[in-house]
Amino acid sequence: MSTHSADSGELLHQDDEIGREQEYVSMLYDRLDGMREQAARRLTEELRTTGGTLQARSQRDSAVGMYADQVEQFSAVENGLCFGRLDGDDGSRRYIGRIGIFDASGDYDPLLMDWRAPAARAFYLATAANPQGVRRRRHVRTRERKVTGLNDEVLDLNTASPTAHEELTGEASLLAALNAGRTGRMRDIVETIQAEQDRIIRADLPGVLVVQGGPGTGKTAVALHRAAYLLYTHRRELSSRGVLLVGPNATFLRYISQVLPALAETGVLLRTQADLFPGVSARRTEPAETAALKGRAVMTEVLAAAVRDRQWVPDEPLEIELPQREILRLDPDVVREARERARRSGRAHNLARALFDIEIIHALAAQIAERIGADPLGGENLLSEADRAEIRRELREDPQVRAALDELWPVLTPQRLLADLFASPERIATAAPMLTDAERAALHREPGGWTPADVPLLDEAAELLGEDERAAVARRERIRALEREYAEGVLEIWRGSRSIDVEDEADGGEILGVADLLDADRLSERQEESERLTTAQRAAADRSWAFGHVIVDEAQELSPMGWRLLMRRCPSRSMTIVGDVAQTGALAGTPSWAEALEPYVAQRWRLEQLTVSYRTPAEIMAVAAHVLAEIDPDLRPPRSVRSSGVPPWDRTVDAERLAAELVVATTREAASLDDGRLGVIVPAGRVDELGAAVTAALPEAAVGEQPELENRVVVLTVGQAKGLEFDSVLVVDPDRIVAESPRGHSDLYVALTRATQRLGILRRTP
Ligand SMILES: Nc1ncnc2c1ncn2[C@@H]1O[C@H](COP(=O)(O)OP(=O)(O)OP(=O)(O)O)[C@@H](O)[C@H]1O
Repeated sequence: MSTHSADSGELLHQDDEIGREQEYVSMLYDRLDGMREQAARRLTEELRTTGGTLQARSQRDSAVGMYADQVEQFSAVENGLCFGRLDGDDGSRRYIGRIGIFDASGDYDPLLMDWRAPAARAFYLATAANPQGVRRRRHVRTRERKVTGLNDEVLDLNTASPTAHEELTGEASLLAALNAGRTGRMRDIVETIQAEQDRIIRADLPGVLVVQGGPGTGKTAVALHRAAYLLYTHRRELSSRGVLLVGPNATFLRYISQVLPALAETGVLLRTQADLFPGVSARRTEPAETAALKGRAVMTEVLAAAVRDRQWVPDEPLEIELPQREILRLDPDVVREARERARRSGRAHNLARALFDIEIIHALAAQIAERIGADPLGGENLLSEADRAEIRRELREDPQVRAALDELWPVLTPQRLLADLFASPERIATAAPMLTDAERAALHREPGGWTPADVPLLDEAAELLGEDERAAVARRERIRALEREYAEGVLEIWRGSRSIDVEDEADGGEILGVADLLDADRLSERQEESERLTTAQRAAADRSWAFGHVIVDEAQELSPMGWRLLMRRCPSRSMTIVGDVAQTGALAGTPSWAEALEPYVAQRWRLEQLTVSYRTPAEIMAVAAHVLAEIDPDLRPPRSVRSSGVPPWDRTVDAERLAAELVVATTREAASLDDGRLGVIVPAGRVDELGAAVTAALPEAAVGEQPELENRVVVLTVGQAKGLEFDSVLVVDPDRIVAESPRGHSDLYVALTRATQRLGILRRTP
């Protein structure tokens, strides 16, 4: 039987009421099907048409994009399409859902209101004390297309339930969501956004907004819903420039990857810092201290000096042999003078090379002119200006001259500059006199891949060097490759839409065999002539792309060099920065928002705080609070919204029995899960050994660089667990977690606050 509760005691005939809502919800799904069919049909029509003028083609391309997006969007909102209803004092009734649906047959009345529309806001804000014209708020629970339950709140102070928390909206639905088993993928919270979160989600677009909040206060959820809200409210502005969301690691991005699609938004580019330099995949690892050093602002000086070091002045005259064995001498003073002029231009290194060339060629041409044009009678040089120009042209094309120029002022890619610098203790010594010997030694390494901390350095180098033609060609190549990928992606969507249509056929629907009409090659061909590529894809391929809005999650982990890179991607400084300075794990991470932001926006940023932890039950937060006090006695943990009734356990075992006891504890905890997930958080230095012990006993357990979070048991380090959550968490060897890093207490605080229900701590004797 369906469940139904009326928080404020209003009695309803449950099944009748559910039946009535089912009728309405079914009608909405019929409309959704109709809209999807129509979009698919129009997409098919656009694709059948070929040729035409350039303008017709470009109009067609944007129509193809629009209809493909619509098909995708209408499929994405399938689950939980409608989740709420507001009954007004005036007798009005509004249904709230993931997208807006209008009655196309009548007066275009809203049948379903998009949760982001201003008129839907009361669903999140109305309280008994401030009902905002709302008499009743109803949460409609559905599974697939079936209504399974209703939760009503009557917003009347006289009838409000004395047990209801005044500050929570939709308390019953909220608690049901919080107590539900985890799946290994973050879910959206669109049905139960709380007032303090709503204020942040709907904050104005311009400016830098910092959202500080303890573990589990919904910062990530808020950041994602804000992205969806901004794209809805400022669609025109943001769809052309795009929105970038930066997260701390690839596992985290996978964890959150389904939230925006379920909100029908696919245009946000999700990236880690490691992926923010197009063409570079930074998977190499390095010691945390080296990464911290590379994150320091002093690296801007080191790189600037490294570039200057490549603008070389020889100690002795440089000899250049021309074809007729003629030898030209390039005097160090001449080179120095040319270098100064090129530097004074203020251009980036690769762009200033042209000026340097002009100066050197002039000097060499003057030598030749001197020799062959000298008037034996001692008069003026006999060469005309045309003769001199010809000499200069020949010199510019001469391989020996070019080789000399390349040696004196080489055109460099950021990768070349950095690889050469790190590979050479001499170059490091010249570029980094301000660092200690130990720091310089830490920078030295053989070429072979990039680390995440290298990425902001590559970006800085790219700024200092400027883009030369090779880089521009590489960028165009990347965009072309993406266009092919995009074509394949669109085809996938059509295939998806076809399978839906095939199902529909059983009901007498029409088959829209789009994929039968076009194959990938034909589609690629079309894309060749097409300029269309999603904004996010274009932006990903272009280092100099300026995003319309940038959202940074776990922003406390960013180093000063990381901030520089992000600020470059967002010259408008329209940003949402979410994080918790108490959870900073990276050694070069942010100890204070003011310090991190000051260089870019001075005092011009707004701070919002989230104070309620939705994830962590009070019993677990009490344990974590002790660790928080170690980080900073002035910090207060967030208030837990609920208790689980399960006290955390804490056991110490003999050091040599740790792995065996861990296996026992993991097996026991895994058995006590219903359909939820267990996270086993271990010291980074022991993840291989302890992970192997657990997987030997529980083969379903995931472990590795990017462990599969959908497995029931996942063994991972604190770095990997950042931002994630599990029903049950085992924290193993907390002393070692603390000892492993100068920010060890913050790491332990993160580890202890990952559970939604149960926490166990397994210690070892010293
Ligand atoms: N209004 C809400 N309704 C339902 N669930 C919510 C709500 N707010 C937060 N949650 C849930 O609480 C959990 C914690 O949210 P989230 O991961 O966004 O917190 P966080 O502040 O980013 O945490 P951390 O700093 O530890 O990474 C998630 O499961 C999220 O879905």
